[in-house]
Amino acid sequence: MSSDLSPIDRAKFFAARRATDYVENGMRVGLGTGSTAAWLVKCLGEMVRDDGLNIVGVPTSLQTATLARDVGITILSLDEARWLDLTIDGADEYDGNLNLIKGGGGALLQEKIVATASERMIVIADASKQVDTLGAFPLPVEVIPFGWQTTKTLVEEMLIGLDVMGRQSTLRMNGSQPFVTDEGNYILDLNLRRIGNAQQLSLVLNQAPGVVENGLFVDICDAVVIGYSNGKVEVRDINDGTTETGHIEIVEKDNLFSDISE
Ligand SMILES: O=C(CO)[C@H](O)[C@H](O)COP(=O)(O)O
Repeated sequence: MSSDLSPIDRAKFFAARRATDYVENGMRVGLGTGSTAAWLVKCLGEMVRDDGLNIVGVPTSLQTATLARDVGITILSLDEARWLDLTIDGADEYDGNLNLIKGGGGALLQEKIVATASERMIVIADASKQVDTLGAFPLPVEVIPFGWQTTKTLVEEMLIGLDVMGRQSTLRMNGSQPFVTDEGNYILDLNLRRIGNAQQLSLVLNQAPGVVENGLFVDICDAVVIGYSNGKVEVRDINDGTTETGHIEIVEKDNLFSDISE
């Protein structure tokens, strides 16, 4: 591995590398979006190229689709694949029940559809994403552009009486223009600070006309692989309640993605 990587990137890489252990020949695999998921896609690309791994990937964004193609992974749309064996994706926050906040990269809609269509979802993350209670990370809510300011006001009003600490939302920007998702929508980032009941909040938000989806993933994630910069990896499985700790050793070789052994 390149020694230029920051500790956080090393941690993300190790999480991604460990998660490839769950990928088997013949699987249809949902490919997440973001910097941690990008490591996964690169590791899988290497396994396709060097080890003859035979998988199809279903990307959760245009960005991931481009990367997957570049590293030689055969990709299908979700409509072509229909159901997936496994999705591996990053997260902005995960709590002790493996409920998540996602959408920091703006791909929450496709990510949620793909994860829900999967037999199993595994989150890969560094330890900084772990929280006791969700909500410090602003919750992304995807809304259609038509009437977004009305939707914003409505969403803030719908939060009254719910178990959250803040109600302010901001339109996500890309320079001077609104950030536009792959589906052509906008994103409101909700500064809730603390989310007491993620399931209730998710249901309420999705009732607002104009809201397409929110970044809360409740009861979707099965396991989290947590990477540390020193090569330590921890796997927590919510279904069987196990936690497994291991270590990935680095062996110096030329290729950035071929230099890992466990
Ligand atoms: O939900 C996401 C994109 O919509 C990402 O998975 C999330 O933002 C984590 O990103 P990163 O791995 O870069 O920290």
